[in-house]
Amino acid sequence: MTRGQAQLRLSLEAQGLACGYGETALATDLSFTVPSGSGLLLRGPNGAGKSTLLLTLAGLLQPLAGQIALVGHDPDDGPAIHHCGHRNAVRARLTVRQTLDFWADINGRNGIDAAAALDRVGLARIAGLDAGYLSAGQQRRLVLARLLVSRRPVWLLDEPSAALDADGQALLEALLDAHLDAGGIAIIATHDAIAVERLRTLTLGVAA
Ligand SMILES: Nc1ncnc2c1ncn2[C@@H]1O[C@H](COP(=O)(O)OP(=O)(O)OP(=O)(O)O)[C@@H](O)[C@H]1O
Repeated sequence: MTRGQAQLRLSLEAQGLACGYGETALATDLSFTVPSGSGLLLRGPNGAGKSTLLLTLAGLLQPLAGQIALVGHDPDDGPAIHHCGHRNAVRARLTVRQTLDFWADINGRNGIDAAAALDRVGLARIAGLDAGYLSAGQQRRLVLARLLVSRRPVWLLDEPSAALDADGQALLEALLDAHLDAGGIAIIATHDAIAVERLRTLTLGVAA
């Protein structure tokens, strides 16, 4: 990016959005505006469409109706969105460090360096371990490190706190706070409490 996130003035906007699969709409008539420095917690029962909405916002699924816009984003600044699904995208035979380098090579290295990111998420000591040996919570921490090595203003996170211990939960909240402070946007599908101010709640209904 050519501009620091502190100067970002973005707005993620959905208008009349419907998302789902084929003929099946899961969430309909969604309209919201999420400006820089704020976010949404997506809530609702299993199957309500939270992950589907994240995939749609990420551009990985076509909306069934409506529009999505990231207002204020200059395409010359590079990709704007990190989408972290509920799976960890960890290859068993790559080490922790190699996994992070793999993601940094794909997504760009405009954030903090990989060693610092592993230190920040508490994985520096096991950087040389095959990622397949990580515990569930450690894998989640490795996903958080991805967010740090490649700076992008919009974080779409699916169950980021799943399997995190209390320290990991506090780490996630601190990273989110810093991201919002820097003008970022976060949209988070979760069943957990996430103690970060500036996150509004959007509750999706039960799937038909
Ligand atoms: N590719 C697909 N084709 C058809 N239906 C799908 C597809 N992927 C997911 N679904 C269905 O869409 C519905 C919503 O799934 P989604 O994962 O978005 O829910 P969710 O709100 O994130 O649930 P959870 O709280 O369990 O994570 C589910 O009933 C699921 O089976």
